[in-house]
Amino acid sequence: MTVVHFQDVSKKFGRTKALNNATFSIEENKITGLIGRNGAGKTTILNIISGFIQATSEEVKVFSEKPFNSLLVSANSILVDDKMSMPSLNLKGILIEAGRFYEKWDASLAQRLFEYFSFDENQSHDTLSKGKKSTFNMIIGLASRCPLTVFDEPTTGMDEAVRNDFYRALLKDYLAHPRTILLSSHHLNEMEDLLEEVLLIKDGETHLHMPIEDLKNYAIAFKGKAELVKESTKDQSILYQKTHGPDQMYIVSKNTYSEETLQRIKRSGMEISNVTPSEVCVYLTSSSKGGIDDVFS
Ligand SMILES: Nc1ncnc2c1ncn2[C@@H]1O[C@H](COP(=O)(O)OP(=O)(O)OP(=O)(O)O)[C@@H](O)[C@H]1O
Repeated sequence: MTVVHFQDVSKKFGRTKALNNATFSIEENKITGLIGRNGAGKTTILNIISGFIQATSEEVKVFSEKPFNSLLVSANSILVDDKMSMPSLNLKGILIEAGRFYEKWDASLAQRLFEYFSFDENQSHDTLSKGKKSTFNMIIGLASRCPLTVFDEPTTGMDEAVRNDFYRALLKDYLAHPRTILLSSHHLNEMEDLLEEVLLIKDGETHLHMPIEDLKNYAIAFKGKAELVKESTKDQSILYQKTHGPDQMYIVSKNTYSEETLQRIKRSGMEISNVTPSEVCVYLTSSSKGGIDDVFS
């Protein structure tokens, strides 16, 4: 079943075009990573899906309904972000309220996570540190067990150990209770083992949407004598290239090579290496303005 469907969705904020004909579908019970540079349009997409804002021109369906002001969507989804509005209660009170609101709330899981992360029942939400706030919000997101669970930059401020715990808790709970999870992040490298699909957004458009396993084979890197590297990658779609010394080159190209061709290239003396999904996304969304070094040259 399709849970989220976007067809040519655009969103303008005044003169700023945040989304430009974004088109994609997300199927039920998958974990999808929403990846993109700063300002690409990720938060805008998540806010539209959650029914918090309306697209300027749209064909948006969530659970087959237009999400804006939809009771069905708000009852079946949660958006976890750093702007989550919490009732003015202490943390214990918030957990109790969340238990009343979310039909599938797992109070025992919430309590166990609450204790594991050493929260104080009497503390108020707005006095939590940045990382602790993200951790508490994550507990609400996991324990709510909403059929559509949306996390916008959930690990903001979390230290590395907590981030790892978060990914592990998310995976364990998802495996035990499959649901549709959408997760925006800048840390694709940390989430590779968690995700089933990657949705890459560039300048408000859907740039790529594919299983993470396919993304692992999307590109390939060649390093060696410049003329050989260029010859091996001619007619290919080049994602990135860099010269090394006077006659050495490193080129990342789309991987359309057969195993036989790669073996032949290797025998000619070139180094061939894999390109991680995270690197692919960086190359595909890199700025056309050159690198940061150019600013200082
Ligand atoms: N309320 C708003 N008013 C005006 N412009 C906005 C508003 N919300 C978003 N934008 C603009 O829309 C574009 C997309 O923003 P969005 O927050 O969706 O990007 P993002 O991919 O989530 O970025 P980041 O990774 O930095 O959080 C940006 O140019 C942003 O400045």
